[in-house]
Amino acid sequence: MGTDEYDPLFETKKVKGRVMFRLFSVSLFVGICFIWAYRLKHIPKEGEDGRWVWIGLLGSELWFSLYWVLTQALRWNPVYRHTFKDRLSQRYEKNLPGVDIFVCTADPVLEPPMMVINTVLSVMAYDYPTEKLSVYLSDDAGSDLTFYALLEASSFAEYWLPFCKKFKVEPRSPAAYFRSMAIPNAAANLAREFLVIKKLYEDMENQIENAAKLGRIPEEIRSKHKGFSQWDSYSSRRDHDTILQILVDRRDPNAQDVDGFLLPTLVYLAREKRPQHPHNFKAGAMNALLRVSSKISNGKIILNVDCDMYSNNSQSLRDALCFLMDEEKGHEIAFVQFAQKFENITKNDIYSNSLRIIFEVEFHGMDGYGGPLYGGTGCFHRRDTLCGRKFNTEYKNDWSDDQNDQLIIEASKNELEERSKEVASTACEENTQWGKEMGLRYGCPVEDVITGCLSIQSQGWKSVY
Ligand SMILES: O=c1ccn([C@@H]2O[C@H](COP(=O)(O)OP(=O)(O)O[C@H]3O[C@H](CO)[C@@H](O)[C@H](O)[C@H]3O)[C@@H](O)[C@H]2O)c(=O)[nH]1
Ligand SMILES: [Mn+2]
Repeated sequence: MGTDEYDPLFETKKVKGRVMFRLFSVSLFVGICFIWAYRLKHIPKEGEDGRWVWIGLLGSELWFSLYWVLTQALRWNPVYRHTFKDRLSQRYEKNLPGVDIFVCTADPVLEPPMMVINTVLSVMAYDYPTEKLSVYLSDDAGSDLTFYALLEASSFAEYWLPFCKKFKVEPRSPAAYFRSMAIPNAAANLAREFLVIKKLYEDMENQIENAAKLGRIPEEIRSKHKGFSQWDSYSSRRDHDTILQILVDRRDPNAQDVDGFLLPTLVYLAREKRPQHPHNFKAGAMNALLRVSSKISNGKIILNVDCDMYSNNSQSLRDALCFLMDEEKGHEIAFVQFAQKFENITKNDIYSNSLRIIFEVEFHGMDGYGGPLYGGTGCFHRRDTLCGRKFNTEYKNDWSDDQNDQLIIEASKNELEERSKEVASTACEENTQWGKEMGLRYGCPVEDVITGCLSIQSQGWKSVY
């Protein structure tokens, strides 16, 4: 304060060697032009052999060249970003915004509950004030097994979060961490606690897998938690009332980990489904989560993660905030997309299942021109833009509480659950702009691309990679 010097929260660097690449690219283009000229000049006359083969080759070369020219645009101006998380802490540590994290799942067989809760645990353990963090699991299968797994995860989190903090564990998905570590031989206390926490994890895993094998939740477990009573009236995964349970309420002083620190809010949601009502797949689930979370935590920032991906970096939330909270440029940025990394890829990855070119080259290229696409997972949005806020040069970052936050503070947990159930119903979207002007767009299998490109970026918002 008191100085005009502005220390940005992030910097943008142009990739080195761009000039060399452009020269190379132009030289290739000249070569391509020669090929076209040759083809055009030597087209066999009418009646000569091979005339149509020649024309066919010309057509395909023109087509490939067009494709090549388009891909060059994505390589022309790549940029890299660097964040200053220490500055973020210095300026905002006491006033960091609330963050709501949405994990979506849709099938307890194809997406096993153990995988799902590992994703949930990885985001619950972000290096972020837990009183500002809320995690929501949307279960489109409405499976009591997934609910049970989440319930177990909420108990395991009481041990896992302090362990992560104490030993700066990375990655914070327990399964990925245990896979990547043999017994640590560094510090004796780490090795001891590692074994304890690993044992707890394996016990939890056994219990969940046993229930999965059995195909139902044992009665002694069901009777212990009132949440299971919501399945008594359950009819089928495509036809049921909203099932919603706040498993951890961060406003509750008893919601503590074993070291006495608050746990983040944790919510299970299976939105209402009716056969006669289109559920709009993941976009529908995300929109229900947007409404439900506005009644429970109303975080200004939203992270969306697919249940088959975990967060492999506990600092990424702070990285994202460096972009969104930057005083000079932050207000133009609608979302921050992170790269996806894949495990279990074959050795040579001959079909490029790891999407290397997209994430290592092209997204950096798009970032030089106003930002990458919304990739559907690993993306931090402003709640405002996801809910359809139009871009406006006057827009200013405002992280202070609003009227809605006051309503949340004053309500009991039951009241929050009741209010949330209302907005997770199928009826509440009828004759509204949800799926059209608000929330994720409906009617397209790649809801992420159309939401990011056609509705957010086309209005003038930028994004960052
Ligand atoms: O009715 C549904 C169907 C799917 N999902 C969830 O949506 C996510 C993505 O579905 P998936 O089948 O894994 O699709 P992918 O092709 O792997 O996903 C990529 O492509 C999708 C469509 O563009 C994006 O939504 C994803 O984020 C992106 O990772 C998963 O977590 C699912 O559980 C639901 O919640 N409800
Ligand atoms: Mn997937």
